[in-house]
Amino acid sequence: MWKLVRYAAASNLARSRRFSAAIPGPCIVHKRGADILHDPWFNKDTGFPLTERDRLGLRGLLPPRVISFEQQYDRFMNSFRSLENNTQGQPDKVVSLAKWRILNRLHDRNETLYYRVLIDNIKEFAPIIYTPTVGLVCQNYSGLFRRPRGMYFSAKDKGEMMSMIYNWPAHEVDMIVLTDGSRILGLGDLGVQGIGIPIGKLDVYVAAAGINPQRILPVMLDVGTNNQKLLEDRLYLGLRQPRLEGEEYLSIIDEFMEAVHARWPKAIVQFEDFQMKWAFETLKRYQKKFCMFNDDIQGTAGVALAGLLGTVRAQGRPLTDFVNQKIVVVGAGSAGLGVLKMAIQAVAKISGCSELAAKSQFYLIDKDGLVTTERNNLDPAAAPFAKNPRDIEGLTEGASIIEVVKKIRPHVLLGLSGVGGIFNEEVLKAMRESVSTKPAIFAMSNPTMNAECTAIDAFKHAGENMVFASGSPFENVDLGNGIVGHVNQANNMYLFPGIGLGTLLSGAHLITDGMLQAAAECLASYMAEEDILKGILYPSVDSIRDVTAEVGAAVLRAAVEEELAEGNGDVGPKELSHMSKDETVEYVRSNMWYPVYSPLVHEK
Ligand SMILES: NC(=O)C1=CN([C@@H]2O[C@H](COP(=O)(O)OP(=O)(O)OC[C@H]3O[C@@H](n4cnc5c(N)ncnc54)[C@H](O)[C@@H]3O)[C@@H](O)[C@H]2O)C=CC1
Ligand SMILES: CC(=O)C(=O)O
Ligand SMILES: [Mg+2]
Repeated sequence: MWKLVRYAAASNLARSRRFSAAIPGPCIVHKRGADILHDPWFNKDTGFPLTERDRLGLRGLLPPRVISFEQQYDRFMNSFRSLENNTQGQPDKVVSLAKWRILNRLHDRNETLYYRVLIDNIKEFAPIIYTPTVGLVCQNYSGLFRRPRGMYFSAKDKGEMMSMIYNWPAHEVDMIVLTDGSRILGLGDLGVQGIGIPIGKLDVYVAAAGINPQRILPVMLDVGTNNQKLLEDRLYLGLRQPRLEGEEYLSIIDEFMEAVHARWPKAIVQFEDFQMKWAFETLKRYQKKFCMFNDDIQGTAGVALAGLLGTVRAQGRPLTDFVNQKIVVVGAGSAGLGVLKMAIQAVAKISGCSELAAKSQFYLIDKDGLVTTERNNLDPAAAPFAKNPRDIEGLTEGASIIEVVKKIRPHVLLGLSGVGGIFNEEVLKAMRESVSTKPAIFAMSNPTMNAECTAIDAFKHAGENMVFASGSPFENVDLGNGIVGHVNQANNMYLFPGIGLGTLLSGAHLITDGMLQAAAECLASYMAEEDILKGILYPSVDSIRDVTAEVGAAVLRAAVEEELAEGNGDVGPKELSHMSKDETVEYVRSNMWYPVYSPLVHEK
């Protein structure tokens, strides 16, 4: 059923035409009768044509009338709208979870219809299957659990993973998202309940990159939890033990990575929401050995860099002026440090200076304030970004956010701290004194309640002539007189799908800094000047398939340039290297899976 269907044409056609797109090729199914109805990969519910019902032993197992895909789609959307009406006035959490449940039930029943409604309504549904609602789902996962999705490897499975990996029913897997649940969004250690994040990220992969959902695998590596509340919760579904540490921990991840590599040597593993120490350690350990990347460190860095370059253009200045921008990063975790590293590399590249010199415009603040070389027990990961007290006249070790903002008057204040509201009224008002003609505030922490400030507060206190971006979606802000304060969503969802798809199609066995940089540069140049000048730094989530095609092509071309591309399927490295830029984009686009019902053919 999951033949590759060209998306390019479909994406631009009117909805009615999309439903009557070219007849897809047949799909072989090894099941019959009720087993097909209970398999969401093959199930079409009332959409099975009569001939197919005959062929597959379905006659009598369904009501007689055949309902078209389009009618099924409309029926689902009507149910969704009714749910919206019926839950009006109820608390946000109740409404969000109700919306998640109705989508999740469809996901469990009929994947084709689920992904079609997701793709067609991605802007509306992303906040339900991804941030912020996915955070709420993770917090309540043990209670919400009905059916498993993905795979669970636990500390108790040591020595068994090589055989366990063969329990996964699909023969091929292209994309794995892996977490140990230790830092789920800004919500901390959620143990096994963090599985919601790989599931949500992979839904975005299918929707944005058209990765075939039969070839994705969400994975939870349960090594225990240090969340006391969960350990005491009798319904908690994970291991009731403290997290493994040190070599014991690493040996579990090593075993998992070896098992994956043995069964699917070309599968890409995206590390997601690991606490900082393991995020950096595992990246260092595996990036030259396996096809993997860390989304929080590397994906976030690229999205933030694209946004930071956008803020330079929004001021009407040339990109070369990036070297003069004063940027304060609040949060010295995996995300904040990843952003700093990539931004400093960009400054060094643009100015031709050393990375040491490029650091002078960047300031790093963590929970203990401004990070300087005078800090006791300075974290080695943050050390390269620590300020020498000689270079920060008027500021001292541990200076607060407000002290730093008042003194430095930065062009950009960027939060990746996970702490809701720390860009308070005083801090935001201080940004009015920024040296920039168009100051920028990035409140990138997720989910919504963990954002460093809200969009409304940012425009209210920091001024209307400001650029705003947040990690989770906020509504645009009405500034009166027909003026709109634009809200950007600075989220790694603009990059990770393209990084995955581009790597997959290139056939590269590693993901290099060059490939990641190409992804960031592609996103940075995606927006037209007139939008950027209005403070619109990123495209609408509605066009995420288009963005992903461009980013995927950029990643693929970088892999070709680095001579890492080994090709995929019938398209070898030579063909890839002969493709023009536009042809590469078209090639990537044409390999995006798109949900349509394929005729099912039974084979024993
Ligand atoms: N928008 C996006 O695409 C992404 C957003 N994030 C978000 O960024 C946040 C942080 O993620 P990680 O860096 O992985 O977490 P982390 O736990 O590794 O780091 C958090 C950092 O924030 C600092 N911090 C804590 N309290 C603070 C305070 N009161 N003032 C200043 N700094 C404080 C900590 O010292 C630490 O350095 C999370 O909320 C996550 O959801 C992460 C990745 C991507
Ligand atoms: C977006 C994301 O990856 C995070 O908040 O962790
Ligand atoms: Mg993450």
